[in-house]
Amino acid sequence: MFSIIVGLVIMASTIFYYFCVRPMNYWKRKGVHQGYPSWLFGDILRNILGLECFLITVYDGYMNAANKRYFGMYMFAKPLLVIKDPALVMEITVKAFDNFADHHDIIPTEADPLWAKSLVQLKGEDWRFMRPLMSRSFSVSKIKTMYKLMSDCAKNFVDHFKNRIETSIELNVLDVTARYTNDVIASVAFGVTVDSMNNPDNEFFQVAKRTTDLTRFWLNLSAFAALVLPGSIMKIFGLRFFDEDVRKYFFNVLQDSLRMGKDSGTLRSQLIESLLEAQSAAKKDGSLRQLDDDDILAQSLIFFVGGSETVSKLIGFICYELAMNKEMQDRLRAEILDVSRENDGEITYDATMKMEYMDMIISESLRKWPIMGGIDRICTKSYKIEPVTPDEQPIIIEEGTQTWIPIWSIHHDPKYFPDPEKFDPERFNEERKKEMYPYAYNPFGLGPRSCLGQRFSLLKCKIIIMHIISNFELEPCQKTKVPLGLLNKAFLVNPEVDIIVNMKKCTPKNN
Ligand code: HEM
Repeated sequence: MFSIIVGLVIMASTIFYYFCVRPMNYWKRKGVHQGYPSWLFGDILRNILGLECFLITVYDGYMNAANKRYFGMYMFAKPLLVIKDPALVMEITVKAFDNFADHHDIIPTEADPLWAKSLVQLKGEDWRFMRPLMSRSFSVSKIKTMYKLMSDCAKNFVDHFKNRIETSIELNVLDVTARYTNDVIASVAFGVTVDSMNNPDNEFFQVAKRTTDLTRFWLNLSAFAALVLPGSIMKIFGLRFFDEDVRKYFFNVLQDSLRMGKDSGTLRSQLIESLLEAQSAAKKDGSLRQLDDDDILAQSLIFFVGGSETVSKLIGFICYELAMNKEMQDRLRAEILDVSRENDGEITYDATMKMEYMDMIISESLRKWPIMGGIDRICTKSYKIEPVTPDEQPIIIEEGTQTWIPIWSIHHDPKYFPDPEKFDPERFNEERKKEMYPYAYNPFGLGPRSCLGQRFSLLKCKIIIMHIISNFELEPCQKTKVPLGLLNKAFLVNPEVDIIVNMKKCTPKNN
C-alpha cells in the first residue's frame, strides 16, 4: 500500500513538474530574459482573475526588462516572446513576414468555423487569396463613395441632440458613438438603413451589440480556454465568437439586402459588391478557390468585430481628451469652421482630408489610447534573431511560437514618447513627426497584415468629430473619471468606467 502511495506521489509530482513547472523556464533555457511566472498560469493569473488588464501586465514586464530588445512571458504554459525594440518589430512584421505570417487562433476553427473564415483569422494561402479581394473594398475610391453615407449618419447623430430642449446634455459617450458606428456599418457593409440614435431598440443594433462586446464574459473565457483546450472540447461547451442565432440573423439581413439590390439594380453595400464580383468571376472561370456565402458573411461580420467597438472607442477617447483640453477643442473647432467656410458650408471628402489639426488630435489619441493595445504573430517558419548588443546571443524562435508586439507599452515608453501620459497633439506636427522614432507608432499594426480598415476608420472618426465639435462644446462633468485608466477585466484597451462628459450646444458667439 505504502509503495502504491509513493508511486502515485512520484507520478503526480513528475506530471506536475513537466506540465506546470518546467515549461515556465522555456525562455530562461534559451537565455531570454523573463519575469516570475506562476506555475500553471504563467504570467496571466491576475488577468484571468480580472484583477489587472493584460496590457498593464505586459507593460510591467516591458519596463522591468530594461535595455532588452525582447523578453519572454507565458500564457498558461505557452511561451510568448514580447518584442520591445521598434526596429525588431519592423523586422518581424515586414522583413521576415514569411516567417511570421499568421495570427494565433483566438477561437479554434472547429469551435467556430464562421469566425475562422474571417480575414483576421485566415492563414497561409487562404489569407493570401482573400486579402487582395478585401483590399478592393477599402480602396480610396470606395471609401470616397462611403463619405455621403457616413455623413448622413453623423448628421442624424447631431440632429438627435440638437432637437432636444436642454442646452447641456450629460453624455455617455461610448453608448452613443456605438449607435453611430452601428448605423454606418449597417449602411456600408449590409446596405440597410437603421436609425439607432432615435430607435436604439432596433434588432440590428441589439444583435450587433452582443457581437461586438469584446469584454463579454463568455468571449474572454473562450479566449483563455483556447490557450489550453482543443477545439473539439470548446465546441462541446459552445465557446465561440459568433453564436448560431447571430450568424442566422446577419445571414438573412445580407440575403434580403442582396435580393433588394438585384430587384432595384443598385446594391448599396460597398463591401459585398467587391466580394460578389469576385464570387461570380471565380464561378465563371471555374477557379479552384470558390467563395461561398459564409466566406462573404464572415468578411461582413469583421465590420462588427474589428470595426465597431474599435472606432466607437476611439471616438470616445477623443471626446474625453477634447473635453479635458478646452484650448485644443477650440483650435479644432476653428479649423473645422474655417474649412467649412472655404467650402460654402459644405464639407467634402477632400476638405476633410486636409484638416491638419484634426489629424494631429486623432493621431495623439491613438498614441495614448491605441485601441488594440498589441498584436500577435505566430512563427510559421523558424527564425533566428541575430544578436546586436554584447549581452545578446542568437536565439532561434521555433515554429509555432507566439510573438507579441506590445503597442500600448511602446506608445507609453518615455524613451519614444516623453511624458507619455500627457495628451499632446504637437507630437504629430510636421516638425516633430520627422523626429519620431521609426516604427514606434503603430496603432494599426504594420506590414502586409496591418489593419485593412485604417482609412475607413479614420474617415468615420473624422466625420463624426467634425459634426460634434462644430455643433457642441464638450466639457468634463462630475461623473468624468480623471485620470482615466484601463478596465481590469478586459484584454485590450477599454476605459475602466463609462466615459461621461457634458455636451453643450454651441451658441453663435462661440461659433
Ligand atoms: C480605430 C480603429 C481600428 C484600429 C485601432 C485597428 C487596429 C488594428 C490592428 C492593430 C490590427 C492588427 C494589424 C497587424 O497585425 O499588424 C488590425 C487588423 C485588422 N483590422 Fe483593424 N483597426 C481598427 C478598425 C478597423 C475597421 C473599421 C475594420 C474594418 C472595417 C478593420 C479591419 C481589420 C482587418 C480585416 C484586420 C486583419 C487584417 C489581416 O489580417 O490581413 N479594422 N486592426
